[in-house]
Amino acid sequence: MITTGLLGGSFNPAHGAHRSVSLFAIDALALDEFWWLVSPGNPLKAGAKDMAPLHARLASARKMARRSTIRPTAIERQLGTRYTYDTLLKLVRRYPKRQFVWIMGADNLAQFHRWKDWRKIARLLPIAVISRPGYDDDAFAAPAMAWLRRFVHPASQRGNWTNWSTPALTFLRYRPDPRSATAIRMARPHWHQQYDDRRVRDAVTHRLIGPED
Ligand SMILES: Nc1ncnc2c1ncn2[C@@H]1O[C@H](COP(=O)(O)OP(=O)(O)OP(=O)(O)O)[C@@H](O)[C@H]1O
Ligand SMILES: O=C(O)c1ccc[n+]([C@@H]2O[C@H](COP(=O)([O-])O)[C@@H](O)[C@H]2O)c1
Repeated sequence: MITTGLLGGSFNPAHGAHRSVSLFAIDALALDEFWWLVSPGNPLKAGAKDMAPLHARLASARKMARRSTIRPTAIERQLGTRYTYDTLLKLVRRYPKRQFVWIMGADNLAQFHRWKDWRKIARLLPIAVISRPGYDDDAFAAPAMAWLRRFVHPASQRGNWTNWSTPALTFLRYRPDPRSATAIRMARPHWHQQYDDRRVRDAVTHRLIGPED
């Protein structure tokens, strides 16, 4: 089995914390691969005016992942999915030789109960939640935790995650990293203009290909 971490996100734009939490998760869970799923559109952010086009967000992810083993993808565009459960179901079926783990920051756990089929997501694959400054208390008290709490594995057992039966959830403590895409957009609202060149757009669009086995 190829152990593969999945980090879904808007990446609007990708930033250093995406990279550092990913490298941390690769190490903490001894992952063979790590894919970023750059979302065509987070269902809970539909209509967000400051959402840059997918090609710009994917280009920023490629830049941020340079010289690392992280593989930025627009696999949801390929699969025609938008909801995470639909994506994960297709990935699990399409890649039977892979063992996936869903990675998310504590802010996502706080909202997890609003995701479509979130219990089914937890039944499909293990979940690792990475601490994020300002969100850890909310995550522990998250509505979804009322159900997920009984499936929590202590971080000390994380080396054994491939043997966990699902649902399974673990918390990965990480040095607080305050970086966020919101802060970047506030400082540089036009960050995506650097990717507006037609050649860049076409190059990225033509490479909207997910990892292949
Ligand atoms: N500083 C961070 N610490 C821990 N996890 C993070 C951090 N930044 C992003 N993540 C996680 O990375 C994934 C993708 O995040 P996303 O693309 O939404 O970035 P963001 O900085 O949270 O964006 P925004 O500020 O626009 O909400 C999510 O699971 C998120 O929790
Ligand atoms: O499936 C859902 O209902 C759902 C609702 C909200 C967010 N998500 C996913 O959560 C991931 C993080 O999104 P974001 O915008 O916070 O970076 C990304 O992969 C989204 O597609 C998924």
